[in-house]
Amino acid sequence: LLRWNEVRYRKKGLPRGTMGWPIFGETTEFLRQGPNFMKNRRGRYGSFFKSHILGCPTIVSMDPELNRYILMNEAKGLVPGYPQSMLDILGKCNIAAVHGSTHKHMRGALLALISPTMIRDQLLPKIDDFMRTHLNSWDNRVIDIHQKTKEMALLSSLKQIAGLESSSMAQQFMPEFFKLVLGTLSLPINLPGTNYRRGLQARKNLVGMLRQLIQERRASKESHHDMLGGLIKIDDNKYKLTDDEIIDQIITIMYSGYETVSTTSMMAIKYLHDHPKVLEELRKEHLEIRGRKRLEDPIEWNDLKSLRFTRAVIVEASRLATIVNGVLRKTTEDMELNGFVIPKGWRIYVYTREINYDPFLYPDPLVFNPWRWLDKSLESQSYFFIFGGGTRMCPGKELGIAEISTFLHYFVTRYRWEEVGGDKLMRFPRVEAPNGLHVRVSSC
Ligand code: HEM
Repeated sequence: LLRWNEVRYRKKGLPRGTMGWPIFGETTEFLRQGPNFMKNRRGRYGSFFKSHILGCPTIVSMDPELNRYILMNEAKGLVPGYPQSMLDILGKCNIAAVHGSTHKHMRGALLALISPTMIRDQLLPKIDDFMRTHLNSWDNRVIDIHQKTKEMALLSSLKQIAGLESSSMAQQFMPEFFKLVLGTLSLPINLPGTNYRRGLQARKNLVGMLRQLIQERRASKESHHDMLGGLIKIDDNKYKLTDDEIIDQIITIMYSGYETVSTTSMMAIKYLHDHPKVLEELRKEHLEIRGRKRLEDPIEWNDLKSLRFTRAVIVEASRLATIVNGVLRKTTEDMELNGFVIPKGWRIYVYTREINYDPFLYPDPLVFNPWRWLDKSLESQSYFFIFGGGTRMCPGKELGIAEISTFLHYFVTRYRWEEVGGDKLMRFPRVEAPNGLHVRVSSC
């Protein structure tokens, strides 16, 4: 079977590599060995090789220059190639499912909602208000930071989207959203009891709730200063969207910021716990801001801009933990890439993990050292892929950093914490704490 599978995919012009078993390919080895799978293959075949993972024939690219080229050249037929389950559950107007002018339109509509001006005037006050309440009454308790940061990411975006964070709708929303997330990472087999079926059902329920909310908003004629208000107030907006597009846009915002923001926040807390000197420096930055304010004064735009060390802590946590291992693309036609011919419809895994540990870019790459980011130019170097690159570069980068910074502000100025211990962290294929990350919290 192994040999038959190799012959089946033996086409002139393809890069070297192995295809594993029919249907399953090399997925099991990939998931079990994690980053070592990639390193072993690179040792054998170079940094551009073929494999069959996650249900598709795939080219893995570990070459930074080539990765940059792929990200910058969507127009040449290198479009997002996310799994079918994700596309089905996130909707056909989801930003990852659209290309060309439709992508430009959806992205424009999104950027109008989360621009720096919007963060300053509308979103930051909501984020601040939310974080204060979310972090209330943690004193003298054992808290599961993994759980809390997940709730934080979702509820904070529900507040920004439609002021829903403490409504009964949020309580109905949350379990459905968690089922949707699980469904997007499942095999697309629509049978009772599968995560895929549950995810589709959860999408249907969420769409129903959002549709009702949009109808109520339209009927009330009241104007709302939140993301949904911005999406509905379209007559004077060049990025006019249909109701279906508005719904998929909202699901996109919640989904894209959920795992990224929650996991980065959790890992920041973990690294701060393990590195007291870094924590001291970070706390100093936040206490300086608090010192100038009354207790009830919110974090404002200028405060956020002054949090240089906090930003460095967040980026360093994303780098060292590698929150995003890479991004997926697929070819829309047979194409030549790096001297090879990649057949139409193959996936390209733009694997960006290794560049995070490059000793030339990051001396002592395995050390948690936020100070390295204080030289701003490191964030604009050509191989900074933590937030993607090219036309799909993360539009939520500054919003995500604003959320995590505000969360850290209230956490480090109000509390001290120590790990209860024994919790395991998984680093691959996703960063997570399977049994939670428990800390004992006491007030400062
Ligand atoms: C701090 C945490 C975050 C990280 C590490 C992160 C990372 C990324 C990465 C690597 C991509 C590129 C995906 C690709 O090329 O296929 C991306 C895209 C995207 N991100 Fe983020 N992200 C973060 C926060 C957010 C937030 C808070 C939002 C909320 C609006 C968001 C919305 C998006 C969207 C909509 C895209 C797709 C853009 C497009 O296809 O044009 N992200 N993000």
